[in-house]
Amino acid sequence: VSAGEQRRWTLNDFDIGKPLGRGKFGHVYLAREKRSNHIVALKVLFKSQLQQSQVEHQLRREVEIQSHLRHPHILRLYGYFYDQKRVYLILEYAPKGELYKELQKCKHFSERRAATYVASLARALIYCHGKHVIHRDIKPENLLIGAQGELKIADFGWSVHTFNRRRTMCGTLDYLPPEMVESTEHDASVDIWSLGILCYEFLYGVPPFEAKEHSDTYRRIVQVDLKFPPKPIVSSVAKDLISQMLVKDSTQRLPLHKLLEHPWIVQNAEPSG
Ligand SMILES: O=C(O)Cn1ncc2ncnc(NCCc3cnc(NC(=O)Nc4cccc(Cl)c4)s3)c21
Repeated sequence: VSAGEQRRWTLNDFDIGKPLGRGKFGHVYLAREKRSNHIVALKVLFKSQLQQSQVEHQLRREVEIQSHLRHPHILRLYGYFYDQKRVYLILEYAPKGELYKELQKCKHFSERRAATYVASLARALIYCHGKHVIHRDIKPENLLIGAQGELKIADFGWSVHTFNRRRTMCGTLDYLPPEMVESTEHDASVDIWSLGILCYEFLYGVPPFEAKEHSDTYRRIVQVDLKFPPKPIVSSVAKDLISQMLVKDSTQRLPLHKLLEHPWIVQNAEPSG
């Protein structure tokens, strides 16, 4: 399924296997491209639902953006095709599935595992930002695990090439930085904020500004009401990194290349990342 084959795919090119998961817009199946025997994940989206939610432009932007991204920690989108009723995304298969299920299972990750994940995500985001792509939706649900246990950022459905795009609020608010909650201008530093939220959730098992009501979560985000619970025990160097990322003023957040030199990352992340 090499990128070179910008050919017209059809469903007949694939043997469809077991369902891998179901999302809001459709299901994901294991599939094998018949000619190459290449294993892929096939996401099936219903045109009716895409139209209903007015996200067709987002999907087109995702396909366009993803066609230029090649990175070991970014899930490949090889191509797409459609029929009367559905759009199909041909995706790299991540054999170890969804990270959030892993996080639910082990409650929270060790500092070494969390730092390894954060370092690989930082490298993937440095790559994206270098191409003027901001992901804008970094959260456990959009992270998959490859065959060697490595992290893959998936679902660029919310990513953009340029900055200050409007977006409707959907899904969890926990990961939105203040400037997006207050819907002012925003730039690549939104991904630094979300990576800080993610780092906190890897270590504590819950995002830092979680609250029962949306209004409370909003308030805690814009006030950066950051608290570190006594349990589980987390090193102060880890808390230092999180505190340097969850900064209201987006220009003052720790730049991603500085994150890779932070003592917590240097002391805990696996070199391979
Ligand atoms: O995650 C699972 O449920 C199960 N799973 N398990 C293993 C595995 N291996 C690969 N992929 C999986 N899932 C698909 C991940 C995606 C990647 N890219 C996407 N893009 C997208 O959905 N775009 C999109 C949709 C609807 C509207 C718009 Cl605007 C944009 S989804 C896998």
